[in-house]
Formats: sequence, structure tokens, C-alpha cells
Amino acid sequence: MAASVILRLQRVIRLSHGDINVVAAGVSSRSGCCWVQSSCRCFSDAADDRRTHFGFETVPEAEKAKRVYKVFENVAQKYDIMNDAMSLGIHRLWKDALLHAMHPLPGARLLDVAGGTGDIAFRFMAYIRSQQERQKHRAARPMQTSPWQDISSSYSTEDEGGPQESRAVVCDINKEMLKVGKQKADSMGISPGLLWVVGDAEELPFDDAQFDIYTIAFGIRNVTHIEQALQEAQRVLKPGGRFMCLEFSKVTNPLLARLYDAYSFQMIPVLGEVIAGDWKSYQYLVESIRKFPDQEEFKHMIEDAGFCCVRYSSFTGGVVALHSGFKL
Ligand SMILES: COc1cc(O)cc(C/C=C(\C)CC/C=C(\C)CC/C=C(\C)CC/C=C(\C)CC/C=C(\C)CC/C=C(\C)CC/C=C(\C)CC/C=C(\C)CC/C=C(\C)CCC=C(C)C)c1O
Ligand SMILES: C[S@@+](CC[C@H](N)C(=O)[O-])C[C@H]1O[C@@H](n2cnc3c(N)ncnc32)[C@H](O)[C@@H]1O
Repeated sequence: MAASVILRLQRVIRLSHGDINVVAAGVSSRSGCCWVQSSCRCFSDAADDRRTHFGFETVPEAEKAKRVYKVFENVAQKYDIMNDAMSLGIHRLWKDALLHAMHPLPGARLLDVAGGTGDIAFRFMAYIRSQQERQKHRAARPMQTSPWQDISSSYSTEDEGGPQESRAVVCDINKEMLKVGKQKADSMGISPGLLWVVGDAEELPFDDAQFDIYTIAFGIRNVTHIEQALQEAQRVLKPGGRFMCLEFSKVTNPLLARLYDAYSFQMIPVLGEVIAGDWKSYQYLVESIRKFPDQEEFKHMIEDAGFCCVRYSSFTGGVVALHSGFKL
């Protein structure tokens, strides 16, 4: 709540007074009032000054988003095949594990940010369909139902006007990635229920409290202001909604870490060059992984954004971690 108020305040001030920089803001726990501490530094100057990382390079903040855009514009057509090649298909298991942990029920609304070519949204819709099939099978066995099943089905919305509709919105800053995803969905005949939206994780084009689940898979590492993206996740989730993030993390076993480094730095850019004709984008991939916070640090960032019950599971020795939390 406080975080979302602060974000909105910052946005309003940025829009109406381009020359004020909010350096601190908060909400008083007693009065519920917002406070803002500002400095009169020019915004455009500040943006030029601030620097961040793009892989192992240091670049002005404003440049990072542009360079990330170019990376995914360049790799969009070869993105899916590269993932299978680089991970020997293992990325599919990580994504399946995300859906398994999510266990969405029919009617759930998903926002998949940095959704790219749609892998998470496709799995979400398939999972929902399998749940609906299961429900139908149960309903088709009236003789075998117990009294409590009869009672529960009398409360189900399916009896009141068709099955609850699940929707998945795939939101990504890069229209080339979305284009590939949409073409895939059309060719597989799974487009109904899917919406493709161009949007920035740091400033989502959605109203408050719209979604039951927010996912971001292998996306947050590329965002310039991760804290801002986390606050946007808070804002668009309904109270009780769930945040889930799949991202590269830290391999703790020193021997595995050495093998992992060797594979990452010696093989991934080579595969990038051979398959996608793009060494640099895949060098950025492995470098950006090294710059991303480890499991514990990222957990704290999610908590700082206001999520509760934050936890994580590491996969494949820590190559990847799944973090999740709830909006109260
Ligand atoms: C531009 O930005 C991007 C572009 C993209 O296409 C994708 C992303 C985002 C990423 C995803 C959506 C996920 C899918 C992509 C990946 C997993 C690629 C990233 C790869 C790494 C960070 C490297 C580590 C990958 C894994 C541990 C996954 C499992 C892969 C393997 C087991 C393959 C190993 C290959 C072989 C054994 C074949 C032979 C290889 C050689 C002769 C080279 C030398 C081999 C070694 C040194 C041994 C390999 C050992 C390991 C990989 C260590 C395993 C470590 C542990 C289990 C902890 C994007 O942002
Ligand atoms: C590695 S891909 C992940 C795609 C998909 N989630 C998956 O798991 O295969 C990263 C995606 O993040 C997107 N992205 C990067 N910065 C973004 C931002 N600020 N807002 C939204 N999407 C962003 C890129 O365009 C790209 O499609």
C-alpha cells in the first residue's frame, strides 16, 4: 500500500514538475499521510548522471533499456530454439515447475510480464484446460459422487452460466518477441483467452488490482529499476494475489559453479553465434546473470516491495530460483 502510494506520488510529481526529484517518501503509520522529501535537481540531468550495468559494462541508465530492446529484437526469431539448445530442454522443466507451484484454478487471471514468446502463458492456459477437463470428468460421473461433492458442485459457477474464463495477458516491452509468440499461439490454435500487450514492467499499462497472479520469467534481470518493477507488480495484483518470479540465481557448490562458469562463458556465446548469428546478445545473457542478486538478496527486495510470505526454491543446483510472495 505504502509502496504503491509512493510510486504514484513519484509519477505525479515527475509528470507535473519535471524539475523535482523525490529522494525520499513514505506513509505515516499513525495518520496514514504521505510524506515527500524532495531535492530540486533537474530530472534530465539526474537520469544522465545515474549509471547502471548492462552485463559487465557500465552504461547510463537511459541507455540500458534501449540496449536490452536491441538484444531481444535481434534474437526474437531464434529465441525459442536457442533456449532448447543452450539448456538441452531443461528450461522447459523450470517453467513446468513454476506452473506446478502456481497450481492455478479455472477463472484465474494471469499477467505474465516480460512474457516474450509466451511460454508461461501457454503453460498456464494448458494447465487451466486440464483442470477443467478434470472437473468435467468428475461431473460426468453422477452415480459416483458423494453427498459433499453434490453440495460443492451446486456452488460452482459452472452451473450458473458456463465455465469461469481464465485469461492470460502477455506483456512485454518488445513487440518482436510478442509477434513471435502470437504467431505461435495462432498456429497452435490456442489464442482464445490470450492477450498480447506491449508494456514496460516499470510502468505497466493496467489499472490497480486487476490480476490474481503476476509472473515474470527470466525477465526481471533485464529491467533497469527492479524495485520499481516490483512495486508495479504490487499495484496490479488483487489483494491476496500472488507474485512469482523465475530467474537465474546463484550456484553455491564451488565445483558445480566452476563447471557452470566454464559452460556459460565458453559455450553460450559460441552457440549464440552459431545458431542466432549473435555472439554479443548471448555474452550479455551470461554477464547479466552474474550481476543479478542471489536468492537471499532478491528475497529481501521482494519483501521490501511489500510482499508477504516470500520464499524461494532453487533448481538445478541454484542455476535458477523461483521466488514467490503474496500481496496482502
Ligand atoms: C539474450 O538473452 C536471452 C536469450 C535467450 O535465448 C534466453 C534468455 C533467458 C533464458 C531462458 C529463457 C532459459 C533457457 C536458457 C538457458 C538455460 C541458457 C543459459 C545457460 C546457462 C546460464 C548455462 C547453464 C545452463 C544449465 C546448467 C542448464 C543445463 C544445461 C546443460 C546441462 C548443458 C550442458 C551441455 C553439455 C554437457 C554439452 C557439452 C558441452 C561442452 C563440451 C562444453 C563444456 C561443458 C561443461 C563445462 C560442463 C557443463 C556443465 C554445466 C552446464 C554445469 C551444470 C551446473 C549445475 C547443475 C549447477 C535470455 O536472457
Ligand atoms: C529472456 S526473455 C523471457 C521471455 C519469457 N518470459 C520466457 O521465459 O521465455 C526476457 C524478456 O524480457 C523482456 N523485457 C526486458 N525488459 C523489459 C521491461 N522493462 N518490461 C517488459 N519486458 C521487458 C524482453 O523484451 C524479453 O522478451
